[in-house]
Amino acid sequence: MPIVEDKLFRKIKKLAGRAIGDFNLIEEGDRIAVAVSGGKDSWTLLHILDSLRRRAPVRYELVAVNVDPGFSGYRTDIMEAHLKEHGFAYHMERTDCAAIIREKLRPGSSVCAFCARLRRGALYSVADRLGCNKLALGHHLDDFIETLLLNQFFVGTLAAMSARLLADNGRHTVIRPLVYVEESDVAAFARNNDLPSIPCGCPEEVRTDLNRRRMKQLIGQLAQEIPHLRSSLVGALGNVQPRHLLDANLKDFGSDKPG
Ligand SMILES: Nc1ncnc2c1ncn2[C@@H]1O[C@H](COP(=O)(O)OP(=O)(O)OP(=O)(O)O)[C@@H](O)[C@H]1O
Repeated sequence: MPIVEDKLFRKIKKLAGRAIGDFNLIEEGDRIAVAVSGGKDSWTLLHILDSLRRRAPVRYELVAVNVDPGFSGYRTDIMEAHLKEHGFAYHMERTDCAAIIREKLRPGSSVCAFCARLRRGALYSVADRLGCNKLALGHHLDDFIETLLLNQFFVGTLAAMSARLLADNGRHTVIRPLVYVEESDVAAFARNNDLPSIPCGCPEEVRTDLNRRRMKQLIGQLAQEIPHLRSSLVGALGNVQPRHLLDANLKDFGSDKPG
């Protein structure tokens, strides 16, 4: 089924285009590995980047990349059928993350966080093999602000995610073009276009990320009273005032007396 190029599609495309411009996410000659999980966010990302590419002033290539962690029941066949149907270049990487998790996970630590770390390593290595200089992830505006609150509530740091970040290995640039797109729009886009929703097959999936769900609920409740809450929170990430914070690395707390 072709993607419906309606008002919502144009809205998401415009917001992704704005993020690409604001944070210099895509440059001439880029070869971008688009990480697709089979969920709504990364499907949306892939379709939007593909549509933007057709009329972009710069030339860039996309390769959809999936990492199969190896949990039974992960329907990568459905994913492949969708990628083929839409004519995407793609690569499916089968890994043994599930076995590593079973063997190495420390009691009490999060399966999702451990899995995400292993997956990220696999994505970098596939990106290298495919000659991709960038890795695009499907995080959207709500992911950014939930992370911002999670870090403040549970970690004690003022941080969220970056829309563009050079990976620790110094070789890949991670980009997040959906930073300005709200989850509700992504969900509606996926619904309208019947994008397949493929769970990763992990038996722990439903039980994890409880705190993130609490942040999502909290933001949802507050947004009923404060309609611009989401855009204000994401706006705050781009409007930092170090003079009004307490970080001695950002501000000199020495004497103000002259001499
Ligand atoms: N198995 C995977 N293979 C490739 N990329 C993945 C995989 N799982 C997650 N990703 C990438 O990491 C991003 C964030 O992953 P997360 O697990 O938080 O998924 P999510 O927010 O539910 O997104 P989605 O709806 O795309 O699954 C995804 O949007 C996708 O780009």
